[in-house]
Amino acid sequence: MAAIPQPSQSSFTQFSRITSIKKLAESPGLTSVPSTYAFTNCPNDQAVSEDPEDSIPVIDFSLLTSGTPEQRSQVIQELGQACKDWGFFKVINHGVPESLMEAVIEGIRGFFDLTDEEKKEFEGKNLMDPIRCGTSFNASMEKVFYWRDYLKAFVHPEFHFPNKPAGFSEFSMEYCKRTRGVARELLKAISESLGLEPCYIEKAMDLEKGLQVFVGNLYPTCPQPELAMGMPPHSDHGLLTLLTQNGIGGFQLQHNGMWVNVNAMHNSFLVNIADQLEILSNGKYKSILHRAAVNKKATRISLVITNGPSLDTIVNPAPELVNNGNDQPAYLGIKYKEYLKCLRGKNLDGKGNLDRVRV
Ligand SMILES: O=C(O)CCC(=O)C(=O)O
Ligand SMILES: [Fe+2]
Repeated sequence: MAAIPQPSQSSFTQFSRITSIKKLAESPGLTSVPSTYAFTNCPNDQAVSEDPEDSIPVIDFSLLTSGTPEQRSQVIQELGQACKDWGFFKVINHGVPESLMEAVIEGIRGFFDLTDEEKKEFEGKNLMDPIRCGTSFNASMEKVFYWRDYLKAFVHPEFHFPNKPAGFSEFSMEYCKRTRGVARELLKAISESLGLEPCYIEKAMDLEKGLQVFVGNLYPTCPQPELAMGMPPHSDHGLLTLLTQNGIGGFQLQHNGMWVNVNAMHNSFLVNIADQLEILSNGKYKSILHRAAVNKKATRISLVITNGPSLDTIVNPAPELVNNGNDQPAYLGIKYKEYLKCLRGKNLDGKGNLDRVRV
């Protein structure tokens, strides 16, 4: 059989607009990454901490909802500590059925297996289009691409979702509803951990109409994982992000200046503080930098749910957290919709978007 030529940078970029890394990764005999995917100072080279992963805080969700008052206040205290020290924690006993998580992950796999023709319908053009799929992060802007395909859908306050493959939308709708419940309960406990009323965040952020975004990420196997990146270091834009994955590691978070590998425990959520919660807490809790590494052995799928304020909410530091109104707030108020618009047409860039509203 004739060898199939590997796409070089020139042939690859000349070919057409890049629509999927999956297709490239599946090219027979691919042994190196095209230069358009190779980072010269690849962040994956940076030291990854030997910190035992088991030092990451674990929150038992069931004790928040059905523990004794003492157990609940103990967990709220642990949660506050986790938010301060890590900006990140694992949530166990959350009540979302594992079979539902798995069905959604398989739905994501099935979505990326659709033909280009079928996926085209869901491409979307603008950041605020309720359904978008594509590759890298902002492929029209980037010089070097990320080894990632994605599907994004706005699932609350209105549910938008691709109608293929069969069953994907139904499972996802249920999953989004369940995870919204978990996020709300965690945000109540986080309010309390900040010394605020339990419903403070819920009310101030208008969670009844809160924007929830579903993100399915696919990271195919990569012949040179040391050169490519799944997703660069970034923080998330909402209040709280819930992530789960298909049993394949790759999520890394920054802690004390070092990158820490996080392999999800069975049937748990990886939860991180996002930018709007940093603003609201006046920097008491910080959004964390995280990234996705790729690997040679197995395709990784992550299922990411971002939970944010309603689009029209102006997010301000809670006056109670600005030294009872005596100090200057550390962040300017900004409408969530505007915050998201600032991300438009940008590369993912650490916490650059948040820096714009820092006083
Ligand atoms: O796939 C991952 O591990 C990270 C994904 C992520 O950070 C995101 O989609 O915002
Ligand atoms: Fe993220």
